Amino acid sequence: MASTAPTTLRWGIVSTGWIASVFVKDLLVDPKTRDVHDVVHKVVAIGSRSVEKAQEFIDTYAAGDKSIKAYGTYEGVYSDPNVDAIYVGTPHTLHYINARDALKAKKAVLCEKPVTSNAAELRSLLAIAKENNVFFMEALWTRFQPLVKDLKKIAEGGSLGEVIMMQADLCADFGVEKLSKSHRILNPDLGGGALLDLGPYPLVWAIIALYEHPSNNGARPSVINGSMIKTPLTNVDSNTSFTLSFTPTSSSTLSAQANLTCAINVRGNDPSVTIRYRHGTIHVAAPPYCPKWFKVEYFDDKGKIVREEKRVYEYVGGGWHFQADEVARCIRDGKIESEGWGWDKSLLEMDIFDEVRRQGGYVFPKGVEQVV
Ligand SMILES: NC(=O)C1=CN([C@@H]2O[C@H](COP(=O)(O)OP(=O)(O)OC[C@H]3O[C@@H](n4cnc5c(N)ncnc54)[C@H](OP(=O)(O)O)[C@@H]3O)[C@@H](O)[C@H]2O)C=CC1
Ligand SMILES: O=C1OC[C@@H](O)[C@H](O)[C@H]1O
Repeated sequence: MASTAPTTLRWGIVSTGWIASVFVKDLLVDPKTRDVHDVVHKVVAIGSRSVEKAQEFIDTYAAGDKSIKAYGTYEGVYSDPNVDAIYVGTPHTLHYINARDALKAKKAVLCEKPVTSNAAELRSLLAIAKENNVFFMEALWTRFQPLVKDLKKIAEGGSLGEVIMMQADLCADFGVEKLSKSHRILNPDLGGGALLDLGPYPLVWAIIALYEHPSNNGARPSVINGSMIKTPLTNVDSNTSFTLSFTPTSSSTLSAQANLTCAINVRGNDPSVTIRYRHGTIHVAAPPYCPKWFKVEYFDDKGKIVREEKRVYEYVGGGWHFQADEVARCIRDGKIESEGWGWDKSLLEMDIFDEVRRQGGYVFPKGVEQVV
């Protein structure tokens, strides 16, 4: 039987920090190890503000592969004719400018979370992607973990009844007392604080469990309540809690609430996500960005657990490659938007973050937001 050759996606990487390093390591993992046979990835260019750093990155993470080009500017990557897709791994508040410039060069873009500093910047980027007919996606990698597909099948299959409440938490102890104030987690010029860095993960679970639930029919939450505590170090949020209430509309029957928390100065919970249905509960392991197991408890009429099921997941690599496979398939199929993490979800995220920052009094320093 004739086999079809896999589609190769050629990546250009913008920045050489921590996330760029783990993403590239994952791109270099053989997709067959995760039972992917239709797409493969090739790293062809690394862009940094320093060409020496770009070369050092290639030497360290790609075994000095001579076929990878090192650029001392990000523009070099945008204009490289061998690059199909650009991965933006700079700090939050630079995402807009980097993604905008890549899209204007007609390159597909996978942009780190949070996709932009605010919703206005994102709306501008989406208009540019549309105008240039190029693919754009926020790197919300969790949504593409194999666990999510299975969890959704159970959650939406009906055996657990309606979804009522959920909690999701991502706390991480960055040791802020000892951290430099210029570090991206504390620096307001780089969008520091818990909400923008950690908030996407509790939120992605609310989007998976509630927003995407068939009974919600794509409705947005009717009420968003947010509360922030700021660190006196730099006045960015150290702890943030936000609640989303989904209430029935003319086209949706969902009546459910998500309680979401994040903090930069305390360690997280395990399990980190609890989704509560009329007839059972789903618990998702920590960390919520790449959980390796989930557990389902089924209740009888009195709330007693009558059955439990646990599913465990293992794969080679860090888990960032699943989103890369999605990008490759979308581009191969001529799409400019992913169905799994579409533009509507990034827009909902940024609208919620704008509102939580408004309620919490988190204002970016002047000049940080490129579009207001
Ligand atoms: N999906 C995930 O699991 C994760 C996502 N992230 C996201 O990735 C982004 C980057 O985080 P992370 O890799 O931890 O950050 P790092 O500080 O480790 O790296 C950021 C890189 O961006 C480049 N850069 C360009 N301008 C600046 C600037 N003014 N200040 C600092 N760096 C700059 C630098 O590369 P160069 O000098 O080569 O140009 C730097 O190495 C964030 O938006 C974060 O939310 C982070 C961690 C995990
Ligand atoms: O995306 C992320 O996931 C893990 C966190 O520790 C990190 O700060 C964040 O950017």
